[in-house]
This record gives sequence, C-alpha cells and structure tokens, in this order.
Amino acid sequence: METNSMPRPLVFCGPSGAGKSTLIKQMMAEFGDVLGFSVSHTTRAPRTGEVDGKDYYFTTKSEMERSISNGEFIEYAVFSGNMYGTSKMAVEKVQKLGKICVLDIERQGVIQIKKTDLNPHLIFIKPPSMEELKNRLLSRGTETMESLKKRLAAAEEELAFGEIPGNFHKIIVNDNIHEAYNELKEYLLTHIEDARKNGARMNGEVLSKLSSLLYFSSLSFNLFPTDISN
Ligand SMILES: Nc1ncnc2c1ncn2[C@@H]1O[C@H](COP(=O)(O)OP(=O)(O)OP(=O)(O)O)[C@@H](O)[C@H]1O
Repeated sequence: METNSMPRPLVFCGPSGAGKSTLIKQMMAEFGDVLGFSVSHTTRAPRTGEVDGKDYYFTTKSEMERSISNGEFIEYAVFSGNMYGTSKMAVEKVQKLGKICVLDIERQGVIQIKKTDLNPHLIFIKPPSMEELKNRLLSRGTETMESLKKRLAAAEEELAFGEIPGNFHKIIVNDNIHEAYNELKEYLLTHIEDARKNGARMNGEVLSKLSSLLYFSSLSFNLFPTDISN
C-alpha cells in the first residue's frame, strides 16, 4: 500500500539502447489511466518524429543552466555531450493528476533523485550483452559513429552502476521484449492496482465534495425555487 496520498514514482535507468523507452511506451499504452510520463528537458536536437513537450522539452544550454540555478530541477546530468534533466514542474504535473510518475533517467540523475523525498521504485533495464546493445543502437538508426562510441563507453559505466547491490529495487534483463515486459508488469502490478484504488477513492471524494457544494449553493442562492404556482 502507498504510505501517503502520492503514489511512488517509477524511475527507469539503464544504458542507452537497453530498451527503456520501448518498455515505458508499452506500459503507458496499457496503463495510461494510472501512469504519467515525466517529460525531461534536453539540449540535444530532436530526433525525427519527436515532439516538443511530449518526448522531451527541447531547450538550449543557457536556458537550462538558468533554470537549474533557479532551483527548478530535481536532477540533471550531462550525457553524451548534451544536458538532460527532470524539472519539478514535470513531476508535479503528473502527480497533480494522482498518477504514478514515470521517469527515464541516467546514473547521475538516479544518485540525485535518491537524495530527494520522492521515494521512487528504482528499475534497471539491462541489455543481454554489449554486442546486442551495439546492434540495437545501430539498427535504431539514431546515432552517428561518434555518438554511438560515446553511448557504448557510457554503457560500461551504467552497467557497473546497475550491478552495485542496493542501487536498484529491480533489475530486468531485456533479452526477449515480451518476457521483459511481463516481468516488469508482474513487479509493478500491486503498485498499479493500489494507485488505481487511491485514484478512484480520490475521485470519489472530489465528486462527493462537489455534490455537497452544489447542494448547499442551491439552498443559499435558491437556484431551484419551489414552484409556488400550485
Ligand atoms: N528486447 C528487444 N529485442 C530487440 N530489440 C529491442 C528490444 N528492446 C528494444 N529494442 C530496440 O532497441 C532499440 C533501443 O531501444 P530503446 O530506444 O527503447 O532504448 P533506450 O534504453 O530507451 O535508449 P535511450 O536511452 O538511448 O533512449 C530500439 O530500436 C528498440 O526498438
């Protein structure tokens, strides 16, 4: 059960190409009523098909640095030469809807988020091998030779971080995507059901408050006057 009214966020971490976005997209498609994606900010250029405000908030280095110094970010990191970060606004936007906030962040971000009071479920997505990771990044077709090299070099460090005991609550090896997704779903099902029940309870409370409010305003303003023609 949740210990407070805000459901615990889900933090996904793992090397670039491990399959985080693929798994998150499947979860959002199946549990979109109760999950909300925290849209990160980035200074990297949009990839074909990426939408500003949906996949990322695309921004500039100077704008992002200004927001960070104003304390507007929960976590941020430089990865592969670009800045990435989670703004407080992005998480609050999801939590205000009573949904479980889903974050896709890298190692430096996980270290920072662990110091906050967000108390997330920390999930590490691992590729079956470095060779397969390279193949996936190549076939995704999003990388230049230079960015591929950077991502693979960073992957070694991400993997080492993922394997340190206590860093994550759950490690999922994404070999077969269906098996990986089922393992993820099984791990999160109780959390999702709790959030659904809490959401339904919160909606019920809001509805009952609204109907009392309507009832009392109808009495005080006599919105529904009694028929005196009889
Ligand atoms: N189990 C799998 N088997 C084969 N291909 C996969 C599997 N999971 C994901 N892929 C493919 O591998 C590529 C990388 O996956 P994805 O973009 O989800 O990784 P990511 O961890 O989100 O990477 P990044 O951090 O760079 O955004 C994609 O083209 C995706 O379709």
